Amino acid sequence: MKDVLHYVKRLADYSGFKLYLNLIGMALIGLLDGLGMLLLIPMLNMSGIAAEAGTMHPVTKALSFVRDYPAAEGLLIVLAIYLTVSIAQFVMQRALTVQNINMHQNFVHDLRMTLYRGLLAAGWEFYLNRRKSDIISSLTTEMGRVNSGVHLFMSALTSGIFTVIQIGLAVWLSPVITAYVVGSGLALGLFARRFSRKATVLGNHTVETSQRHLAGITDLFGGIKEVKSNRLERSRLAWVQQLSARLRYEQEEFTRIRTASQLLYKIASSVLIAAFLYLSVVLFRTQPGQMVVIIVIFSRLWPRFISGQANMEQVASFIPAFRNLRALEQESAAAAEQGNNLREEEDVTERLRMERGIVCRDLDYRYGGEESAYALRNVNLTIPAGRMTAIVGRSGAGKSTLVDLVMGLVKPQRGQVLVDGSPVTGALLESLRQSLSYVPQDPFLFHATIRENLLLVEPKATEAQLWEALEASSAAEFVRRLPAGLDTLIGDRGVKLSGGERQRLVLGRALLRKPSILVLDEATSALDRENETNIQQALEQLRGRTTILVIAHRLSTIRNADQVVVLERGQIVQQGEYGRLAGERGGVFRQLLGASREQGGDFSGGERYDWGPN
Ligand SMILES: Nc1ncnc2c1ncn2[C@@H]1O[C@H](COP(=O)(O)OP(=O)(O)OP(=O)(O)O)[C@@H](O)[C@H]1O
Repeated sequence: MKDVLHYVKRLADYSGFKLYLNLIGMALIGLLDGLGMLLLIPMLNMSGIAAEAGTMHPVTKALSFVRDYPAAEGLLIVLAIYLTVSIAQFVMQRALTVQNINMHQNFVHDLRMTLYRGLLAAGWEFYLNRRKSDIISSLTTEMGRVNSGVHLFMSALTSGIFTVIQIGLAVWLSPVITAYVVGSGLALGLFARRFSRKATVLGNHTVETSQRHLAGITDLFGGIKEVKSNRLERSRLAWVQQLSARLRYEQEEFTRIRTASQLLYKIASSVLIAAFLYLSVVLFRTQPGQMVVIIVIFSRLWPRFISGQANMEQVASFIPAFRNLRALEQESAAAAEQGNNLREEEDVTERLRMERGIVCRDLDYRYGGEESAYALRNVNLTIPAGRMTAIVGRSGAGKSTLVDLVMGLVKPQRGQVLVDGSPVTGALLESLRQSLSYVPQDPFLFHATIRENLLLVEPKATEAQLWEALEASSAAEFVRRLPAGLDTLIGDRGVKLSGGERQRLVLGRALLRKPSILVLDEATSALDRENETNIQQALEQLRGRTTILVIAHRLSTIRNADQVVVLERGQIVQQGEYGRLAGERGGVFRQLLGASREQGGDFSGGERYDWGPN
């Protein structure tokens, strides 16, 4: 429950005085409503339906001036007061409902923004161990539950205030009968706690099942091509069927719990009303007018009480969602990258003007805890500014990890990354990222036009600049051939383009930013030789201006690199010029060159080096 209270407190913090105004308004409405009902006593009296005998009720006394008028006029006056009180109550109720929604929507907006800001400001490591679909589930389903949970809680609270006032009036009319009804209600409420506990347990299962569902469908449709081509439809369908049955069962179970508690309340309320009537008439000898009012009060309170109880059961079933969302907020806040708080409207980060270069000093990195293997071990490396550094090595050697460390995406457990001698943290990390373009193996393209995809990184780029970048990445020709040119819609993640076209487009986008540091992680793996040569020439043009870091399996792409760094099991085993490394007999690079040549990946050194056994 403390997670629910945390969000309710946040609602109170966001809303400030509005919330208190709302609660006071609710109390006033409760009073007006009660007053309207009390007016029933003189109305019943004056109309002769239930004449008061003996002592006069205070309300009748207060309206005794009406007795000076003829009966019909007197009744009209009482009815006019009744109508005024009722209309005032309805108008206030509407104003409060509107304000309530306004408060709630502000809360939702703020909650959403805080969460998104936190997630976007969190470092890359935060995402390494999380299922993306769990995050999506939190941002959609769980956030929805938290919002309605807070809403339900607030409704229960306002109902509570209303109830207290109404009970106060009932006490005034007949303390004994009220004590009887309230006592029975509390006993029922205590008994109902077991339903709330059951609802919480079920809520836990539901969160888990819906997370599994979302994760499964994300994978299913992400890999739909593999599903279709490998005839996995049937197995996927079986999986959905199993999960759907689980979802169905949980929903039914929740309805079972809910209806059981409702049934109990309804039966109990009928029994209580019957007993109440009997006791009022036979034992307490209540005045008819007062009795009618008490019946009216309780007949209106019971449904409120029952629905309030049902709301609290629903809130209880949402508790796991509250807990998850809060954990996500706390964990993403704890994983915030230094300086990256995304609070400013505009990005004022200055571009980096790197003079000397990047130095990796004594770097160690492991993905897991102490027991896990080192992905990088004792790495010392200088990446000179304005030059091209190539990182090569077998699959799993640690190339991408090294690049992630250089980009400041992950922090080494030991050692430092320095830019021009300063550690990459805080403002320097921000300006490093601001000046860097990264092209991954599996580039990201939006379901939008080519133009929109390009402008994403450089919103102010002119038409000429767009084409210049596309020319440099060898993409201009195919874009020109498309019927809508730059305005062609490229489909989900660029599905309407070939792998090579996608890579060239993303490379163009990276160049459009005119980065001081360009990082290419297998960025040209899908290109044919002609396009690859063109891109190499374009990269040549950047020499002296841009620091280029390339990861490549196809070694032909790094022929022109100023230095080649060879990684093997997380350690640098060779480093130097392409030609020199290729000549080192027994070296890993030479073995890699041999493998690359066999795969037809190298077309540079075939004649220059001796490929004989090492
Ligand atoms: N998110 C991760 N969690 C745990 N281990 C990881 C993670 N990413 C990589 N590793 C491990 O770290 C080591 C280095 O991986 P890395 O991706 O840096 O290699 P790589 O040289 O880039 O490989 P490839 O050429 O296949 O892309 C590997 O043993 C890999 O299994």
